[in-house]
Amino acid sequence: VVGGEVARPNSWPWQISLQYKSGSYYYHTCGGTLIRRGWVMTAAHCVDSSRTWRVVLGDHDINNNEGKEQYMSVSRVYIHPNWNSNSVAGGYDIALLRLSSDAVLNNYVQLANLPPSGQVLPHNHPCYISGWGRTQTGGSLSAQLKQAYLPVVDHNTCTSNGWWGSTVKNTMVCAGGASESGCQGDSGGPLNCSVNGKWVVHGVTSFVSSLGCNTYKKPTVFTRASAYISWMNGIMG
Ligand SMILES: CC(C)c1ccc(NC(=O)[C@@H]2CCCN2C(=O)[C@H](CCCC[NH3+])NC(=O)C(F)(F)F)cc1
Repeated sequence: VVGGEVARPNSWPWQISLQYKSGSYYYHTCGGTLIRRGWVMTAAHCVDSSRTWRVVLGDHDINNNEGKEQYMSVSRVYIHPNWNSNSVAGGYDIALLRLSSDAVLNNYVQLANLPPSGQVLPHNHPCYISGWGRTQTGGSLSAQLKQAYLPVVDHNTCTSNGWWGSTVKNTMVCAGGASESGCQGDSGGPLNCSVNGKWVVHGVTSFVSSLGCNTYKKPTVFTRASAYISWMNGIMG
């Protein structure tokens, strides 16, 4: 997350850290959202490669064990069948991870609310991105979970000239301005939007400009969760 601030610990209790094993250590690579006790929603591009994954729930500082974490292994990865790893612009950048055991819900670990199928938020609707991604273009990951205010940029604006144009499809959500954005390592994490006084996860962090994370007229682009509700329900049962 470029800009914004360190989140109050566990204030986004559905945020997870997706980590892969290398040697005898695990490394943070992406975010994700706990949507059922045994299921995590993340980005397809996060799980393109076959690795040994683990999901960390209830985390704040990913470099220190603070005693609230739950470490879960992943029993199966479901990547959207239409995902094409050669083109993030094609959309379908969404995947589900089946956890090997159910999460224990508590003050640090809670399920996210998902939007109703098809719901599209209007321009400037208030949302926050959260994640452990780079804090600057080319910078390092954040040890502590960060958040940034990223109001929705409507489809008309986001697809206009000088903005993303036809790279952005209507199965995506754009959010943010020029100073705040997602960045590498935030992929797969939630776009948390306030709807009728409740937090609803409307986006899965997908891409930013290859020119830089917080690039003018290139707001962060999210997979629109409401476009994939029936696919997810079909998988989770
Ligand atoms: C033109 C379109 C196809 C296109 C749009 C944006 C990009 N962006 C990028 O490549 C930048 C630079 C590093 C990773 N990255 C990204 O945007 C990656 C997703 C890459 C998927 C493709 N392998 N996502 C993120 O960094 C983010 F923001 F979600 F945390 C690349 C191509």
